[in-house]
Amino acid sequence: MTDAVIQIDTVSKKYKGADNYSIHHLDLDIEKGEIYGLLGPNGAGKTTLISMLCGLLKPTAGKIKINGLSFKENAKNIKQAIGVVPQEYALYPTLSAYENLMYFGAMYGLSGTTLKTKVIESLDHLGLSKFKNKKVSTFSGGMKRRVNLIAGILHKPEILFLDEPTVGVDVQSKNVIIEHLKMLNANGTTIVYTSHHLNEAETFCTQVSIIDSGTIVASGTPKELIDNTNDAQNLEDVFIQLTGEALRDYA
Ligand SMILES: Nc1ncnc2c1ncn2[C@@H]1O[C@H](COP(=O)(O)OP(=O)(O)OP(=O)(O)O)[C@@H](O)[C@H]1O
Repeated sequence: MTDAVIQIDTVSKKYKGADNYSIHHLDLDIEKGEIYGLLGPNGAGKTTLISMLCGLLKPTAGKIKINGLSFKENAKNIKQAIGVVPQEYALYPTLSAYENLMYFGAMYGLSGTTLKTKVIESLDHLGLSKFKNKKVSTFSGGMKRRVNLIAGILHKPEILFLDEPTVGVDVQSKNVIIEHLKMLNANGTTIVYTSHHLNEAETFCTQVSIIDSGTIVASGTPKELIDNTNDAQNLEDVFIQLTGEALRDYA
């Protein structure tokens, strides 16, 4: 009996008109309570995979189950159980941080005092109270990333998917985001995230998979991967040995 809250069974994705598969025959189970890192070079398929896990993209073949349910039959139940923090900002630039979050909270079915309290508390936890009535268009990248994160977690999801939540932010914002995610995880949220920050993933993740050309090339705890790779001192050494030095430009 598996304790997996996410089951990925021989999943493939080929975009319309594309010559190659972006994800190919990928199998993976993610257990409840993990902080799971999906790591890989540019174009490896991380965004494609995480987009399928949160129901934004349909697999070309294979099955995905979240809490034992499939999107085809139980999209509504799954959507209530998951939170999604996309790479692109989902925010309305001309609305304030507070207005944006009231809107996103309402979309998740929250309302009244519960919603207001949650929004105000979250802005406070992520260091944004002072700016709550300012338009998001005036925010720095790090501030936008923090609002983007709050938008995905207001409804207290059991499982949280984040696509590069710390990309393009300074170390201060990064620390606030990572500490907040650790707190959510300590309170029971399973986290799945993609990142290019291997140092960050090494200390943050309980499990990682390294993905290249649409398939998993290694999985385990960061320590297992480092211990099992010759001469590797850290996850970056493992990553380079498994994925090589070649540039991964694509268009
Ligand atoms: N909408 C699309 N249509 C066609 N091909 C796509 C589309 N989106 C992504 N791809 C292709 O799928 C492959 C995987 O892309 P994906 O964005 O999932 O990789 P990634 O690992 O997230 O990369 P990055 O680290 O650069 O964000 C790439 O070859 C990319 O060109």
